[in-house]
Amino acid sequence: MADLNSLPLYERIQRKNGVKRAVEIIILFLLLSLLIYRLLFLKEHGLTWLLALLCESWFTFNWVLIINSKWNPVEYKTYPDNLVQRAIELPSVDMFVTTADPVLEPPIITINTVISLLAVDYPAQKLACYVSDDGCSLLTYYSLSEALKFAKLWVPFCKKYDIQVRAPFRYFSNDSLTSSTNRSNWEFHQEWKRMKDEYELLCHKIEDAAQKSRPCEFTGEFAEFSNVERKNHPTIIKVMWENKEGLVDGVPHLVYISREKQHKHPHNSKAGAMNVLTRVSGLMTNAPYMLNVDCDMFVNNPKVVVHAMCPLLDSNSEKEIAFAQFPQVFYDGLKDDPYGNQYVVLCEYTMHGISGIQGSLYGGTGCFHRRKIIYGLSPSHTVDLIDGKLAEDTLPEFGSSKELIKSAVLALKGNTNPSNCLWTYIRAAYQIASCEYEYGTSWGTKLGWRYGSAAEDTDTGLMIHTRGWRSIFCTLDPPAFLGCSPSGGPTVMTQQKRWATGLLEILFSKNCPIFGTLFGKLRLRQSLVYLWLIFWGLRPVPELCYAALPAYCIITDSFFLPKVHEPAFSLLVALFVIYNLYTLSEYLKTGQSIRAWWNNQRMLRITAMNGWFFGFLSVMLKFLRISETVFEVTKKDQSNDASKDDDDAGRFTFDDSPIFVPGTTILLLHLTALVVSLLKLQPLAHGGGHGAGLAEVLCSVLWLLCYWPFLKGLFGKGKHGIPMSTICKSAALALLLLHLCRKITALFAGGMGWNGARIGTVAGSVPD
Ligand SMILES: O=c1ccn([C@@H]2O[C@H](COP(=O)(O)OP(=O)(O)O[C@H]3O[C@H](CO)[C@@H](O)[C@H](O)[C@H]3O)[C@@H](O)[C@H]2O)c(=O)[nH]1
Ligand SMILES: [Mn+2]
Repeated sequence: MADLNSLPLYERIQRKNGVKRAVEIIILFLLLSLLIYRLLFLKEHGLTWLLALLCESWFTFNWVLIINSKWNPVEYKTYPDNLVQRAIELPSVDMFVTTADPVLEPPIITINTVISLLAVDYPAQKLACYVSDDGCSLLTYYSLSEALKFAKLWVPFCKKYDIQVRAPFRYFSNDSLTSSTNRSNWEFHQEWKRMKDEYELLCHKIEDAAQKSRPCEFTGEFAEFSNVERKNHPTIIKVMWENKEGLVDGVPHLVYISREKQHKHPHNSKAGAMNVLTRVSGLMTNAPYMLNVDCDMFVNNPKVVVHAMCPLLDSNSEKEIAFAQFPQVFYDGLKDDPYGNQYVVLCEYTMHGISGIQGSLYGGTGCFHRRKIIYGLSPSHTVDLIDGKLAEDTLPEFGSSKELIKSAVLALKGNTNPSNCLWTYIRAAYQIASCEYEYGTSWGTKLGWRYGSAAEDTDTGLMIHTRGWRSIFCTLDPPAFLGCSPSGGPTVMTQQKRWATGLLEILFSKNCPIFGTLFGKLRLRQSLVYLWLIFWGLRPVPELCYAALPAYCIITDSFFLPKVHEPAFSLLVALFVIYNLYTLSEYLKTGQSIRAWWNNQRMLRITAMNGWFFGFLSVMLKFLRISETVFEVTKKDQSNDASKDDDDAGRFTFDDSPIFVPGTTILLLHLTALVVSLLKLQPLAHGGGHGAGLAEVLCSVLWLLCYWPFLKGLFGKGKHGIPMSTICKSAALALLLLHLCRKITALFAGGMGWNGARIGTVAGSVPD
């Protein structure tokens, strides 16, 4: 027995990265040399030089933050078989799915996620699935109720034949029959066919319902949905299915929740939905662990729950580890990642690096939390504390529901009594899902998901790390969850804008990671990781300045980069070459193409100057109290193979949103600059300039290559073209900037120049 107990549940493996570190340090050294060079000659140059120095200082600082994040990569291996060997009893897990809009998030996607959760390989009597619908949509509820019928056939089928992919849309889209190990089994064939027919029927029903203005009659269980408005409606909670007999192989409980909404009460977007899910599940099943996924993240590895339990159930981890996060991996990604949002390299190097510090950031989906930590527990709170003082102190913060407080006491003490009669708590559940319940409580501040940022995931993870908890990043093969990454310029930019907004909201709040280190238990290096992430939101400022520099210099016939014959020029070239080879090697090592590398480098520029810039603006407007920030839900595309092979699939698309104005303006400026340089016009030069050199022109060409999708967009039609209104606005802005250039040159006429290269952040070569 003693031997069995020593079997590890998980292992932490330090990765070797000596060569990588060496290259990172060389790049840092080159960056610092460049800064010194700038400082030495600052006096001889003017404003441009100073601006370049400031931008490059920022890039260097950012580089230090990046090195910090990647320095100690760590991997976790989990051994679920040892859980069985050690006869460790598996705990209950409550699984949450959030959906908010039946149009942007088609119910067929949501129900596939739900079905895949209901079918995981885990004792069914220990699972409950809660779906939060912020859209209060009859269509979503109707689809769920149909999906439940299907699940009752599907779950036994998956378990019987050990099906690997349990989201039916994915399972049937692959060659699942011929690739199955059961293919020679006649019975399997029959059942497979039946499942396929049933699934198709389900899809038809949902499609039909979606076509109609009213998916079904408002009678029976659907009656509550008559006369509801999305943003103004009473709570609707439906216990759709109870696994009453507690069958190990049955279908887990399924509960639908649409929390109350009223115009006058803020709903706090996803964080608000998560807190209602936490409370209602606390009443009904009160599982000690909670898994949350976005509506588009289906379970791709049916063993995920047991894997997650390995690090969480380890005897030491109780006092240390708050949550286990699985990476966001995407299915049906477009070839060569044209939108730069598959994040393969980020996950492989940065996320594993962060894993070696205080632990993975919370990514908002695919994460297993301990309930008691979501209820505000710190590592230092011992059981006695919970029994006595802590309980008395914190319980009023849970609000006025006695039932909830009772369940919270149990959860904090670590003993829960999963109930098999969910209906018992329905009254109390309606109370705690109401708009007014949270007033005067600590929900959204100390308890649950934190409010105030559109990146509630980062914010909540930060709160947990600041209390001193660690976390774990688990990668599985096949990946634990798969989701869809947005495609199309407008959707991608909107998502990035929200992230930048949310991150800046954290930076400018009292939850800023710097305070977390000074006054809390956030480790210094972890704090730097958070800063690296949060600074995405500030990056558009240096990024835009630096992009404008070469164009400005060419037009005014000044310079901001060293001349070819100067020794500093080789410094720049070295930096440029080494940095790009370094990033390229990361893409090649993770099995991606050169084209994917280039697309990612390019998208970084485009995202920073458009999406993040608007995020930056929206936070500024919030501070000036001109407008509030909003959580705009990302549109989920229903992928199909036809669109994947489509040549146009990866082509950048536009709409008339002002979000594309900054990028178009920069593009027009560079086009002007290159024309000026070709025709040797230099209209704004006052004769005193030192002459723009080759470096500035190359830089400008590089920008043009990065903005190739925009350049094509100038001439494109329909969604592939930049709308005329955007072009006009950008042209006006570009003219205004040119006018400003003239003013500035006039002011500083004589000795000035601007210098610096797209070091550290610009890619080179391979045009689109
Ligand atoms: O008022 C709202 C808004 C959103 N959601 C849900 O929140 C999830 C995430 O929203 P989505 O638009 O898909 O955002 P993404 O950009 O894809 O999400 C990333 O970024 C978010 C933070 O900005 C995190 O919450 C997510 O987990 C993370 O995947 C979805 O399930 C939505 O249904 C709600 O429940 N209520
Ligand atoms: Mn998403």
